[in-house]
Amino acid sequence: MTIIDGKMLAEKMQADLKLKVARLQSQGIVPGLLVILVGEDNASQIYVRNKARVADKIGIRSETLRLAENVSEQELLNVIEKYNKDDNWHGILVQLPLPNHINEGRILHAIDPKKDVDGFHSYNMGRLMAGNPAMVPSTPAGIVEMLRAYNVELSGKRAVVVGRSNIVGKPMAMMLLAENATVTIAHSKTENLATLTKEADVLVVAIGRANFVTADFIKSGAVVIDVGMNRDENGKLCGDVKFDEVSEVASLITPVPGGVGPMTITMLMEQTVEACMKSINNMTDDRRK
Ligand SMILES: Nc1nc2c(c(=O)[nH]1)N[C@@H](CN(C=O)c1ccc(C(=O)N[C@@H](CCC(=O)O)C(=O)O)cc1)CN2
Repeated sequence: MTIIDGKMLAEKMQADLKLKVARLQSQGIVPGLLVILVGEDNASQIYVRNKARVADKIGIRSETLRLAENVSEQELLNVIEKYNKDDNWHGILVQLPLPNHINEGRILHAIDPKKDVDGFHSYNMGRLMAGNPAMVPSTPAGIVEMLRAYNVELSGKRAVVVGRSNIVGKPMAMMLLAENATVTIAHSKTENLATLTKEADVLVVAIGRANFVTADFIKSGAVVIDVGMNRDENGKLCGDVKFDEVSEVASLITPVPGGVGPMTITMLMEQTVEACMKSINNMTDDRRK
């Protein structure tokens, strides 16, 4: 069994991105990422701090706009509108989850799809679905990168995604389909889940239940990707997969922490650089017209 080292892969990708950004900087161009955080959620505060740290490391200019928990939906929409119009910011993201009084779909839909570095806007979701992706969600994109880096064959293989969220499960299924895997989406209401997951050559688990997937869910030699981020009964960070026993059966497995998480932030940075480069090309094209 091999442990997929997401941290190491993320660091390598960040080093490559740093060189790309340095080339842009030498032309006077600095990619800009605006992160909007609403409220005081502890985990979200850690994630946005990590995004700012990685952006800084790569040379991306980032700013975190902190809004009060009770900010109105309209105020948040106004902020997004302001930054949509500001050419200094190539990427805009709103950290999730949002407080209950704010309609998440309406907020994500307000972000200019060209600046939607999270890939959550329905335009970008639609492009992914149509097989013509533009901006894509970072977590599944990071998983595809990991599978590539570890030479996991996907074409013709049976992939099962456990979880149907818009930010992981659904886009993950589309990306695996694009790699010619035969994909099944399962979820909390799926009957005989273990029977289904036992058929998977590649199993992606994003169900949000600590240590839920045990060895008897796994086909011998399967590749197991754990997207979970939970606390166990002792408050220790753990995934959705019971690592100790599943690693006895799997051929490749991601740990938590140090697996999918670091790749999520790295792919976000890659999309920010990409958004910046596209905006320059568009400006150049506009001048040519
Ligand atoms: N606007 C967004 N909101 C959320 C996203 C997202 O992609 N965009 N995903 C998650 C949170 N998230 C990024 O925002 C995220 C979660 C976890 C990690 C990570 O690196 N985890 C580490 C462990 C961290 C720890 O010690 O607590 C790991 O797995 O090694 C990165 C990003 C929901 N919201």
